[in-house]
Amino acid sequence: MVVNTILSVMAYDYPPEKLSIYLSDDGGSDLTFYAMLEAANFSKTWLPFCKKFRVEPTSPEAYFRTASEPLSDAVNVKDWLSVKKLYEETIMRIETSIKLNRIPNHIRKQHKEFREWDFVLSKHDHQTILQILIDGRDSNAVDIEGNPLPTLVYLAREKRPQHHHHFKAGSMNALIRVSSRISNGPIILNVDCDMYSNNSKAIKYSLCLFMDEKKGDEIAYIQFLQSFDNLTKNEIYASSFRVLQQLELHGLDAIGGPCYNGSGCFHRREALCGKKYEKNYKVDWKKVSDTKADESASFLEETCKVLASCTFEHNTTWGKEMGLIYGFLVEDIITGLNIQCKGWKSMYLSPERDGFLGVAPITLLQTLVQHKRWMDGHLQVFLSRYCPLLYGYKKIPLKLRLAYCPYNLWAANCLATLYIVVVPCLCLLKGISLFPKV
Ligand SMILES: O=c1ccn([C@@H]2O[C@H](COP(=O)(O)OP(=O)(O)O[C@H]3O[C@H](CO)[C@@H](O)[C@H](O)[C@H]3O)[C@@H](O)[C@H]2O)c(=O)[nH]1
Ligand SMILES: [Mn+2]
Repeated sequence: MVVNTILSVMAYDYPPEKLSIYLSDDGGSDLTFYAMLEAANFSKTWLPFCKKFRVEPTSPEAYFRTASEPLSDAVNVKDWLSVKKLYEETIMRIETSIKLNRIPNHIRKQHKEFREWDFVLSKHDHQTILQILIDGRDSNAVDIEGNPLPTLVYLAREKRPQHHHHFKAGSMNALIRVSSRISNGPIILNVDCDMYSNNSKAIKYSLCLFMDEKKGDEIAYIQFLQSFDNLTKNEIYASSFRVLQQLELHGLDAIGGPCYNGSGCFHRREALCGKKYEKNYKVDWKKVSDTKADESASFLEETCKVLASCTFEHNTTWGKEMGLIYGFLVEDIITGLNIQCKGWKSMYLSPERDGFLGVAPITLLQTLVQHKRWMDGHLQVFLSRYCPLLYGYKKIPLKLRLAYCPYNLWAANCLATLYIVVVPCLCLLKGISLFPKV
């Protein structure tokens, strides 16, 4: 799955030398690292292929699942089939090593990076592992047609049992710091590992808004609609949140901006790192675009490790004022709210072709677990000092503060539901009329 997430974002319709892709492996597994090596290798064929055949979606799994071979000329068909075969072989090798729970010996010998795992005690107890798999600045890092490749970085942040890791928020914050040293792109796209890019124009669409001469500088993040590609026909658990996605978020967009939903979201690095919006703030895009480090990849690997260590955040405002906020089950919602309260606007984007597709819960158990987590998280926000009604006072419009509340009070809705389920039934049994007589 993660291989497809990575390949789909590597193949964006955007100059590859300006893209850097970072994978956070919170499982700290050498198998994931091996899968990344395979992905890096396959990308050399996949990227030119995407360009040539105008592939959409750029996740190979999703593409080959739905597309049929081109009928045009024989050379194209041969080309197409050989890439498909190469993809299948790549996946087969990864799946075999997952099944055997072992990296093939010759690969292990070929890549000294695997020695890092000799020091890994368990997935909850290991040092930082940071590897630059493709260094986009290196003139040898090219695809089979000689075009540059995007930078690709693998990170497993340090984990120790005595230090809290703060789940996804902690892993994102480590990525933000490491990427600030290596590529320092002014815009950060965050995609969950169970999603892939479904629209190769998404970067261009969002840059268009960020660079808007009148309103662009106010925008902190651009949230894309989240869609799912595993929905069942009748969708009995309403996993796609159609009303929220197609109606309510557009409404929020009109009154200050949608909440941050955790995935498929483009952030302005400065805003995500805690900067307050100042009136007349202007970005000089020419200046920010070229800030890559000029040290060697191995030097960067060594010096950036400390940024992903357990103790780096001690006595800093990471998780409080900087980066994603800790301590909440819905770190995304609270982070988005906090950014809006610092004066920034956000935007919601739902292009005709969905920007991202992911995996939604489809069984009753999965749905219950996820809904409970979200409800818990939202209620936790409402009862905390971040309650939008109070925290947003004088910071965001009243309309927006009120609009957050129905989500925050999702759990409390159970009382109304219980009432509707119980009271009318009792009334009917007792012969009491449900409506006043006219
Ligand atoms: O300790 C952790 C736990 C999760 N993740 C990553 O977080 C992402 C989301 O996790 P997932 O298990 O897919 O959670 P969902 O319930 O599907 O997540 C939804 O709800 C979360 C909380 O609101 C948001 O952060 C997500 O973006 C949103 O998709 C995945 O990429 C994980 O790899 C970590 O990196 N470290
Ligand atoms: Mn998910």
